[in-house]
Amino acid sequence: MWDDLKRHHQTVKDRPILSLFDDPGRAESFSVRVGDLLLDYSKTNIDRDGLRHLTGLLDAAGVAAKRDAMFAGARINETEGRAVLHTALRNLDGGPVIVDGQDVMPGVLDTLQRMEAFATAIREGQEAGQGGRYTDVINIGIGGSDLGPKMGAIALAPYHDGPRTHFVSNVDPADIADVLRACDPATTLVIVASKTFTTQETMANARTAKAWMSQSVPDAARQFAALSTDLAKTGAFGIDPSRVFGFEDWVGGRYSMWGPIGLSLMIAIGPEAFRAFLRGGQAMDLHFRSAEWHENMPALLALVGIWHNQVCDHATRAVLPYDNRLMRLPAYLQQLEMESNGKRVSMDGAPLAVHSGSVVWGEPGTNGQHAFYQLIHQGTRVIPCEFLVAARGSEDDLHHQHQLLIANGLAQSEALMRGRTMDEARALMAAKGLSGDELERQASHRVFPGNRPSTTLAYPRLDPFTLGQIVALYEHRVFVEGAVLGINSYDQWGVELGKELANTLAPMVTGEQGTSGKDASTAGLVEFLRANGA
Ligand SMILES: O=P(O)(O)OC[C@H]1O[C@H](O)[C@H](O)[C@@H](O)[C@@H]1O
Repeated sequence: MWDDLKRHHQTVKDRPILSLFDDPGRAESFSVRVGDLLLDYSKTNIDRDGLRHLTGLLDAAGVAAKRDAMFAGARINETEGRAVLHTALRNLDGGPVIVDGQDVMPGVLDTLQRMEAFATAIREGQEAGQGGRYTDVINIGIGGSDLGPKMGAIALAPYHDGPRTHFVSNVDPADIADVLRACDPATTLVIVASKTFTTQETMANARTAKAWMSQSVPDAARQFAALSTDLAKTGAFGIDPSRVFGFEDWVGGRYSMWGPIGLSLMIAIGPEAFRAFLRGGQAMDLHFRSAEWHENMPALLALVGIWHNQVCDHATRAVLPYDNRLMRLPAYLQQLEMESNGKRVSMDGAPLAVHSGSVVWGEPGTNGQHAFYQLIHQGTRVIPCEFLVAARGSEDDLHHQHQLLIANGLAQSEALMRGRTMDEARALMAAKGLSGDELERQASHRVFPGNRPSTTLAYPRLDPFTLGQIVALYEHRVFVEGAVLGINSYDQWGVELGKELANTLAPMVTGEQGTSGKDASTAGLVEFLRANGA
C-alpha cells in the first residue's frame, strides 16, 4: 500500500495544485461537512487516485474494526493493558459502555453530576472560602492535566462568568509565584489535577500552594479539591472525599479534559456551557463512527496528514488558527499528537516502516504572518498548513476587524498554493522602473514557489459546542493515524527516561551527592550551576 502511494506521489509531485481546480467540482469534492463545520482539503495535491490509495490504507489496517473496538471498551492500549474510553465521558445519552462486563456510564454520569453540583455551588457562593465567596480558582496540573482546561478556558473566554481561573503547571517556582501573588488565599480554591497524583511538578506546586494558604486560613485543606484516579493518594494529601472527583484508568491524560480534569473550565463557564462542549464532542463521535471514509472528517484529516508526512516526507505541520482565542490549540495538539503518535515501533515491537507522527507547531494568525510565514512561503522546506477560521467572532461590534482576519487567513492559503512566478515578479519590478541585471536580481527575491498545501477548517463561531467538535476531531485524527501506523497511540513511555534521570540528578544539584557516573557535559553543567548558586 505504501509503495503504491509513494509511486503515485512520484507521478503527481510536480503538478501544480492550482491545476486541479480545472475540475469545477474540485472544491466541493475535496471538502467535507459535519454539522456546521467545513473542512476544505482541496488545496492539497491529493486527487481521486490518491484518495483511493489513502483510504486503502484504512482498509488494509482494519481501522473500522479498531475504531469499533475502541468505542466498545476493548483494551486497545495494549502496553498498559487499558481500554481507551474518553468518548464515554461525553456519551451523554448514547447508552451503555461496557468494560469488563460492567456498564461504566452510571459512574460517568454520577461524577458529571457531582462536578456540576460543586461548580454551581462555587459559582453561586454556597461553597465558599474561609474569607468569603471564591474569587479565584487555581488549577495545578501539568501535561494533560493542564493543557486541555487551559486551552479551553482561553478559547471560551466570552463564556467565562465564574471566578477568575489560573493555571499553574511548571515546576519552575516563577509559575506558581506569579499566580499566588495575584490571589487572596482566603477566597481561592486550589484544584490539584493529576491522574496519578504522583507527578513531581504537580505535587511540588500543590505543597507550595498548601503552605501559602496555611499562612492565612485556619484549614487550608478545606479550600482544596482533587481530580485523580488515585483516591488513596488524594486522601493522604488531606483532601476530603467530597471534593475529590475520580476517574478511571481508561481516560488517558491528554484525552481527559472531558471529565473531572475539566472542572476548572466548568467552574469558569458553567455546567450548561460545559455540557454543550461535551455535546460537540459526542456529535463528532457519532459522525466518526458512522460516516463512510470518503466523507469522514477525522479520517480525511488524518489521511491528509499521512499524505504530507509519511508519503511526501514533510516533517512538520503548522496549525494556524485565525481565531486568537485558540492560541493554546497548537500547544494542546503538541501533546495530543506528539505524545500519542511519536512512537518508533508498532504494537508488536517491530520498527516502523514509515515515519511516526509529524512535528506540530503554530501560532494564531495574523500574528504568525509577521513572524515565521516568511519561511513557510519562501523557505526551502514545504510546511503543510492547517488553517482554522470562524465566520464570526464574539465581538459583534468589531465585526469589521473579524472580516479583516478572515481575509488574511484565506489570502495565506491562496498565496501558498498560487505563489508568484518569475515572470510576474519581473513585471512587478519593471513597473517600479527597474531593468537589466538589477531587475533580474530584485525579481528573484520576489518569487514564491507556490504549490504549498493547506487545509482550512471553517465554522460559524467558536462556542462550546464547536470547541467540543474541534477537539474530538483532532482526537480521532490521532486515532486514525495511529491505527494506520499500527502503533499504540495511548501510552507514553518516551517521557519516562527523562523523569528517571531527573531523580538521579536532583541530589547532585543540591550537592547531597557528587556527579560520578555522569558524562562530562552533564557533570560540568551541574558544577557550573552549583558554583553559580544552584
Ligand atoms: O495527570 P498526571 O498523572 O499528573 O500526569 C501529567 C502528565 O505527565 C506525564 O508525564 C505524561 O507524559 C502526560 O501524559 C500526563 O498528562
